[in-house]
Amino acid sequence: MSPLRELAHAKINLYLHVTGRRDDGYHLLDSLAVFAGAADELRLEQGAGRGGHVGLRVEGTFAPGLRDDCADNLIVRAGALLRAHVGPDMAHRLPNVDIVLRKELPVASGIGGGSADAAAALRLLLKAWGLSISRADLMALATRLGADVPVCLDQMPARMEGIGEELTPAPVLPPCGMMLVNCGQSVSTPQVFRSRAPGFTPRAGLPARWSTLADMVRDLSAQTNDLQDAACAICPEITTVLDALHAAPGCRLARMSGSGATCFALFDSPEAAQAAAPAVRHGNWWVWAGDLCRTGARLEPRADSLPA
Ligand SMILES: C[C@@](CO)(OP(=O)(O)O)[C@H](O)COP(=O)(O)OP(=O)(O)OC[C@H]1O[C@@H](n2ccc(N)nc2=O)[C@H](O)[C@@H]1O
Ligand SMILES: Nc1ncnc2c1ncn2[C@@H]1O[C@H](COP(=O)(O)OP(=O)(O)O)[C@@H](O)[C@H]1O
Repeated sequence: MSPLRELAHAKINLYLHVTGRRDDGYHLLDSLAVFAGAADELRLEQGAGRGGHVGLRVEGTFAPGLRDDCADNLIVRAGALLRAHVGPDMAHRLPNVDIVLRKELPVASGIGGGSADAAAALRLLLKAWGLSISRADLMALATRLGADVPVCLDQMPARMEGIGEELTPAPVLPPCGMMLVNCGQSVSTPQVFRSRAPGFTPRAGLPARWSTLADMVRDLSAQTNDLQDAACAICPEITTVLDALHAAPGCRLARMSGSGATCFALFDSPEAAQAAAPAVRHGNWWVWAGDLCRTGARLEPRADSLPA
């Protein structure tokens, strides 16, 4: 990827256990996050003047769900947070930039598209502005943007604990394919957490590696997404999506990701997932099939800058 482009991959929660609740209302999680090939793209263009301001233009399939230059957009918020972090003296020397977001992931859909965009914006701006900040500071900035943003910084399979910010490496994953299906209805994350059934699920036991998809599916089948029933009650079409995925030829496991509504299914290979996709397509459903993202996006120590 060019230094002025970043892909923001969809985050998939292969299981999600709610293990507790903090006093501030946030839930403690144990979740295995992986990244699918499906992605938004952020492209950076040089703006006019200095001050480190980040403009935003949104294009792509799901652009109608978002507004240009919106202060609430997680990309614009990531820029503002980074500007505040470096302080006014440094910020006023930074070139203004425009980010063009090609939005190809459905919005508010349990695959962390907004979080992935925020993490991609942090990576892009650090490179473009030639800034280097410590890993600990970067993680802290990411956590302020959202519980899902830290895991999206590296886009590597990871076990998420705490509220999502405590990351440890995932088991080594076997070759497999994935399908993602979203029925077109956004589901509110806070509403799903609020309406889930009371009680907690213990932390899962995970091996260091899964050599085959059958091994991984056996273990994942013993785990759950504790938000799935609540999301299905709010948006019953999720159940229809899950039924369609279970019935798809070659599907080995189907489950909802995050707080929904997007569901995923695992297949023997990316080709098997792509071959099954036509059987699942229905009305205006968003259907994606392919491989996991296996490259990650960890920041290199060297920083590429925008031309002065
Ligand atoms: C549920 C998960 C699982 O990966 O995924 P998504 O459905 O968002 O993709 C995440 O924890 C979502 O992370 P993110 O979307 O960044 O959440 P935040 O903006 O920090 O929080 C939104 C709201 O969700 C609830 N929340 C979020 C995370 C958490 N560990 N406990 C919570 O209770 C809180 O009500 C919070 O106000
Ligand atoms: N760049 C962005 N892309 C998507 N959603 C965004 C973005 N910036 C802010 N948001 C807001 O963040 C919320 C969560 O979006 P998203 O990360 O797509 O969903 P989820 O957390 O369910 O996976 C949405 O309500 C959306 O309005």
